[in-house]
Amino acid sequence: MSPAATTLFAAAATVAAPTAPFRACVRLPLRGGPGAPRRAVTSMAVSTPRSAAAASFLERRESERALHFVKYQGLGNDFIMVDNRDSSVPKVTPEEAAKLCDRNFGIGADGVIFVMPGSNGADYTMRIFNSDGSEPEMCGNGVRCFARFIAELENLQGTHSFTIHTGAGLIIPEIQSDGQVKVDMGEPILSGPDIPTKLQATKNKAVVQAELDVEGRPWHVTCVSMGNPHCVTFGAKDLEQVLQVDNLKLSEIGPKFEHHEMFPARTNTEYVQVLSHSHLKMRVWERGAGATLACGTGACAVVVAAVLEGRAERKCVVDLPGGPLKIEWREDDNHVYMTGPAEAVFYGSVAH
Ligand SMILES: N[C@@H](CCC[C@H](N)C(=O)O)C(=O)O
Repeated sequence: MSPAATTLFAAAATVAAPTAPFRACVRLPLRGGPGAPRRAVTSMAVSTPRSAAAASFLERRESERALHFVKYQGLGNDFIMVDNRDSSVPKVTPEEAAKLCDRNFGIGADGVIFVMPGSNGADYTMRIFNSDGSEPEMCGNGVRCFARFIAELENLQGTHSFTIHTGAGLIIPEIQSDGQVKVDMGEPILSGPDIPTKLQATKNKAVVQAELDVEGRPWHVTCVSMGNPHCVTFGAKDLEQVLQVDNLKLSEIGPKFEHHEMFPARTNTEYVQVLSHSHLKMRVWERGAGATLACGTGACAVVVAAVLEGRAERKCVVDLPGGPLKIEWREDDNHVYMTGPAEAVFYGSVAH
């Protein structure tokens, strides 16, 4: 990206219906950072139907020296989706991704996701950078957005299933007739060193209700990897009542778990309240992204942890700040299945 080409722009913003995506028209520095000059939104028109915005994106994507993207969200966990099907090298660097994700000086997102050519026999490959530029192995909400983005790029209607190679292995999303995406998230990993955590196993080689000292306060945690590491807690050891997740000061406590010495690759942390045996409520502090409105791999890890701790059944609804996900940890194949929404919210271009 040349220094002269450091603005993000598109021609006009269009909105058709409350749920329809729009094309944003903004100019802002990509490389310049907080100190660089900013320019305001230049125009906005309301009326073009959603299909026109999508068609325009698809037509223009090869025509300019610009990086075209679609912003998608899954329960408010939002991603800049990049059509990277022509190359196995991501079109933006981790540093550029961090700038694009900045909510004040960039587009604003929890991560950047690249749709890449298939590898290891899969139809596609998914790579993702967190909003801090780090690269996780997997993203549950992201993979639902990925499936819907492929359907848009390939002009597919109705139900479809894809195989996707990720850092967590093969993931299989299926677009359902109602537009929701059901994802086979594979098997949870429970062995401490593989998660990874330095906490000792407590139950059948798994780290279940282990004690984690967080600045002098002992918490009970269960560790699960869904390809990426998760630390699930239903509360501190000294907590007399059920954890009230709405009362948590997430931005204070979250980073202490994320960077705890017991998690050599850092960790995502889920704070969970049991509403019933099949209904859980959680808040999440994500590795590399902080507090987000939802985390798909996190919701899967929460159900696995709740089952291991004897708190819930294998099929649960998990309420996240951005909405509910349906999660099932099946006994027959040991796979976790996640079902939830994903939608395009706007189209844009960044000079490249
Ligand atoms: N929001 C995602 C998880 C994204 C990756 C995570 N921050 C990590 O570093 O592991 C999800 O929906 O799973």
